[in-house]
Parts: sequence; structure tokens; C-alpha cells
Amino acid sequence: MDLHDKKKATEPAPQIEKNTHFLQALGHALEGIGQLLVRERNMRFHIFAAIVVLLVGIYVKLGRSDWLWITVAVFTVIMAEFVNTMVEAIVDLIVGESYHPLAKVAKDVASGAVLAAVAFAIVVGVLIFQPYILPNLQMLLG
Ligand SMILES: Nc1ncnc2c1ncn2[C@@H]1O[C@H](COP(=O)(O)OP(=O)(O)OP(=O)(O)O)[C@@H](O)[C@H]1O
Repeated sequence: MDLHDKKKATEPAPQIEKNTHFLQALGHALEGIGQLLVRERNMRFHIFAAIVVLLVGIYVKLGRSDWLWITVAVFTVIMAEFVNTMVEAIVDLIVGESYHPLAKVAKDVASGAVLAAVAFAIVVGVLIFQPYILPNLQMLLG
């Protein structure tokens, strides 16, 4: 038994059975979120953008309904990224390294969902921040 075999023998067997308790399920859900952060470089940009919006929103003292719309917009983008990552993983599992026109459709449509969600978030952001930005812009431009 070499070092590799010894390491394998001490590792727990990969789980394919159903989760047996809440903490186990929670652990796997958190692993899923971790996968999203690792696999999707765009996700890191979305988080950065959400932090900027949060700080600007606090600075201009947004109201409750504005925060509600921003929350909806941020979660719509995050949910679209979850779906995109799921589709990519399932497609790669099915077709592997080979090209398939339907794999292209699935992945392109999943990316399109993220783009649509980002467009929605931009519209929400413009509508909410426009009253704060426009007067300052006019002041700057004289
Ligand atoms: N197996 C495949 N068969 C056909 N087209 C593919 C396949 N894999 C990837 N593609 C094409 O390449 C594009 C990018 O692939 P992939 O989604 O894996 O990369 P990505 O950069 O992680 O995408 P995203 O930025 O949406 O996360 C897809 O949108 C699709 O057009």
C-alpha cells in the first residue's frame, strides 16, 4: 500500500445517499455557494457591485421600498448565476469535452439568463439612484 492508497483509505467515502440531518444538508448547501464563488469569476464582480450599491445606498439614505427593490435585483442576479453554474455543470457532466449544438444552446441560454438579470438590476439601480445622481451631475456641469 503506497502513500496514495493510504490517503484514500483514511478519506471518508463520497456521499451519494440522502442527507440524514439538517446540519449535513446545510453543509452541502454552503459547499454549493462556495462552488459558485470559485467557478464563476463574474460572481465576484456581482458581489463587488452589490457592496458598492450598499455603501452608496447608505450614504444617500435610501428608503425602505428602494432597499426592497435593490434586494430583489441583487438576489435575481445571484439566482441567475446559480442556475448558470448548475446548467454548466450538468452539461459538462453529460457531454464532457465534446462539442454538441444542444450543449451550446443550454449554456448560451443560461448565460442569457444572467445577462437579463443584470439588465434588470441596472434598470432598478438607474431608477433608484437617478434622483440623487442627476442634481449632483447638473451641479458639477454648472
Ligand atoms: N460542450 C459544448 N458544446 C458546445 N458549445 C459549448 C460547449 N461548452 C461550451 N460551449 C460554448 O462556449 C461558451 C462558454 O462556455 P462555458 O459556459 O463553459 O464558459 P464560461 O466562460 O464559464 O461561461 P459563463 O461566463 O457563462 O460562466 C458557451 O456559452 C457555449 O457557447
